[in-house]
Amino acid sequence: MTDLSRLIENAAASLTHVRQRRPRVHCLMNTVVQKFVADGLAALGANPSMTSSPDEVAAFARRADALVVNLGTLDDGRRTAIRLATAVARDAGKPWIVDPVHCDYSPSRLAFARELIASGASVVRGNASEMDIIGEVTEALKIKTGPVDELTLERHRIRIENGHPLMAQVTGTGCLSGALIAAFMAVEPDRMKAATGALLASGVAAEFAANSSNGPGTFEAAFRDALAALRPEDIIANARISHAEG
Ligand SMILES: Nc1ncnc2c1ncn2[C@@H]1O[C@H](COP(=O)(O)OP(=O)(O)O)[C@@H](O)[C@H]1O
Ligand SMILES: Cc1ncsc1CCOP(=O)(O)O
Ligand SMILES: [Mg+2]
Repeated sequence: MTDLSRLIENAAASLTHVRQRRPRVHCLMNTVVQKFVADGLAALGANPSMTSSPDEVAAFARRADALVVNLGTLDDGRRTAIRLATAVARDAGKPWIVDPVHCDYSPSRLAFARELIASGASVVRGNASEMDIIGEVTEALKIKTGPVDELTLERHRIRIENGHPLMAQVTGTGCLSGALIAAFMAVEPDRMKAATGALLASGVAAEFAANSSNGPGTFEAAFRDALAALRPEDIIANARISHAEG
């Protein structure tokens, strides 16, 4: 079996583990897509929480199996909460992911994203505009999503071709992909395997959803239904991944 086949088999197995274990994913999530991301996590089988209050966030992070740090609607309170939550994750050895939303718009947000990545993030995931400006990423798994998702960890590079253009017409699909990666990291300690599993689940579900959608409005609901209905064998039958050259 090739290592790509093993990655796909592992993705299918991780989907089953997420359904069985219902990992608790604490999301420091932007206010634009909180419900969309919580619903997407729940549809797949994970267990989301969303508070960002500085006086409670450490307790939520301690209780969680993984953490999502999303910079979409950053403010001083959220900066404080993010520092408190990531300190808990670091000290407890919990996996956590940074989504540097719109870091290409704001130098202060870019600096904060870089600070977080350097402070021990397991993964950083963003779109092309965000990942092309983020700078050097040495320890974290670096993921640039888009029509083809590119996953890079040291010299190991994977490309995932699954997904659908309708995903780009629904706000929150990137934020949700980060949250799904966190859920998979809670059941699969290997970051490359976990992220591949999450992005395959999301991409295959999106392809199924697009078949029964008339546009972004119906796609959003169909995507949630597809995440809930997704079977491990669907991932195995439809995964399109390859090694990246160079
Ligand atoms: N044209 C496309 N074809 C297939 N999948 C896509 C396309 N555009 C985005 N995606 C998928 O949608 C999700 C969001 O990606 P992206 O648009 O890069 O992030 P963001 O929403 O943060 O800008 C990812 O899972 C990605 O794989
Ligand atoms: C539009 C917007 N503005 C601040 S956060 C946000 C949502 C971004 O969601 P995604 O990156 O998943 O499209
Ligand atoms: Mg985004």
